[in-house]
Amino acid sequence: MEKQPRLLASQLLLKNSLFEVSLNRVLLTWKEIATKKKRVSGGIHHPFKVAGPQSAAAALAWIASLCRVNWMAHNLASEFFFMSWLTFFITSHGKSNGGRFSNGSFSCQPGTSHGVSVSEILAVRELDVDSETKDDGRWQKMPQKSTEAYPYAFTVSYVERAWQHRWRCSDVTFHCLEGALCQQWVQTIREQLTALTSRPKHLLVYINPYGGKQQGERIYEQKVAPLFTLASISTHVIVTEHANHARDHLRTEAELKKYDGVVCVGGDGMFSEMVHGLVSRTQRDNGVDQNSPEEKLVPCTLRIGIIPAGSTDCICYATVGINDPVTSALHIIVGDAQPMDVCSVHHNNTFLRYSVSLLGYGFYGDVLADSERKRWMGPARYDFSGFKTFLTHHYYEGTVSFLPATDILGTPRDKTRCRAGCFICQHNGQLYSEDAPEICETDTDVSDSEYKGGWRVIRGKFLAINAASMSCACPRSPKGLSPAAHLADGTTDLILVRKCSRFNFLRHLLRHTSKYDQFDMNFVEVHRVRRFRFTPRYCQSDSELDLRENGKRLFSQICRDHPACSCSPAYSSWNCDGEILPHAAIEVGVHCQLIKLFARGIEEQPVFEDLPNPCVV
Ligand SMILES: Nc1ncnc2c1ncn2[C@@H]1O[C@H](COP(=O)(O)OP(=O)(O)OP(=O)(O)O)[C@@H](O)[C@H]1O
Repeated sequence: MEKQPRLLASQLLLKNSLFEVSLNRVLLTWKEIATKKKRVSGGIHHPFKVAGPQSAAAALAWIASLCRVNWMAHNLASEFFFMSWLTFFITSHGKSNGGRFSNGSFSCQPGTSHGVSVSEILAVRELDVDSETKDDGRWQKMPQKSTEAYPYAFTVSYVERAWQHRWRCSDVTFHCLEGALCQQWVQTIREQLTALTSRPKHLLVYINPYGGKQQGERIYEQKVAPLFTLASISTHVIVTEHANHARDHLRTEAELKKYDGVVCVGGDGMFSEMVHGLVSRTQRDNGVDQNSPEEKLVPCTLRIGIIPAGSTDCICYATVGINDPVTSALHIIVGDAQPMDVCSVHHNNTFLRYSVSLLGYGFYGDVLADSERKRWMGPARYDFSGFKTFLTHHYYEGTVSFLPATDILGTPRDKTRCRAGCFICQHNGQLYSEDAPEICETDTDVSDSEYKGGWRVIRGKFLAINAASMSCACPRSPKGLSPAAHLADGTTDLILVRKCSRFNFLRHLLRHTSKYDQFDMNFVEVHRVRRFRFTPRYCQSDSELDLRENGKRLFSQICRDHPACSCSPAYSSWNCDGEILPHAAIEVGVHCQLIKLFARGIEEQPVFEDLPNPCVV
């Protein structure tokens, strides 16, 4: 790392011990000065949880790894009870994390030297040492000696990494001999924070009071608002009054120029509202017609923050690694930016919906459609509908045509995973922004599998057709539908599960929870694509669509060419991020990095022994 010039360096008192405190543009470090009698008075308790004795950290890491082993063992055991995880296809699309102890990244020899990245300092403020001070969450009186000798103090609030991708706000208070020195420190740190232009200053916040356990307002007021105040972020808060309130407000009324970002407090449904509102508004403001599937959409400039307060919070899992409101608030404050691809779904040149995680036809569409009719059953409906749909074993005939993603890095069978600062997303994102190839038309007269003008066409009988724009991993399926899918590489992984026996389909489903490759089966194929279309073998009439959209069953449906049952349906529905689309024939285009989130992707968690040593940074 390039050596940064020092901005300030002083000997300051911290908890009755003298520290050499140093600041450059990148790091704030403090190192205990070795003296014969180390402590000025009284005992010292360490300001950082993760910087405790190494044995304690190692013990925690060991406990965490045990949890991980237990988790995996549980998953393997659950292979025999496959219904327990089938629900993830309709309820969750997030990523789980490894359950490993996280680094903290700023401690070398525990108890002596520490560092925090300037980009992760949240705030700095002068402290009145005569009054009571707050530290480590407990109120305590300043020790008399330090107050007398070092009567001026300032507190730095910063991000501390905890277990399982959690972030916490920690404070460290330094005491100075002179008031001028104290002010110099506060001013210099503030100047560095002001120079961080990616940090938001004004946010528009939407709270869904009915999401998840209906705790949205409480979560925001108690956990998030105080952090925004600490970081001097001003907010305009709207508590939604009905479904699509946030979407419509964003699309039409919101004065977006006044804000540096929009935040939703809720679950995946609220996030979807934000995406639809913001993307539609951006296209309208730029004169882009959303209805045309070939249209290149204009990326949104405002970032979206998610304060998780829903039932599943899968997008939060996928982009942060945990559904924790404080962690998400801190990612917003430090001004993180995670680009994300968005798929636009069309039917007959009409825009239907945007999708960021899963589009599923056949099995996954049927599970969702059935479970929606059984809402009265509560969460158990997912298990019930999953089991029922599996037994029904419907397949659907049709033609899938897709434009393979060429010249890109990465394949759906890679062992690497999309993580914070993903190189593949950066590389492919640049590739697609530079030269977006024109889409060639394909013929409709196709054989079983062939290429037409760059498009590949596959006709067949499918149990499931899935497009995973992210891995769709979650605690119930740690690998996800497509483990190597990327958040922002401009592609989606198209998974085709052809007609096979129930036993083989079960084997395929169970592989999502085991270490085996779910694509390594002769009836499963996976393609990384930029666009795709599906056309059912028989055209859906408008009246059929009307009936389905109205939620009515089509009893009069004629079984066409279906050997198993004389009344099995010819069409399934699409499961679009947990919402039902009644149209079977759709066209989907991936819009590379169309939106940005206040997140950074899931951070790799180095084992404790591999920690960087901030003393030598
Ligand atoms: N004031 C409101 N009254 C009724 N519904 C609302 C209101 N505000 C938002 N909604 C709708 O509630 C739906 C569900 O909300 P949300 O996604 O926040 O929670 P959830 O469904 O419990 O979580 P998840 O989507 O993660 O499972 C959203 O689709 C949204 O459109």
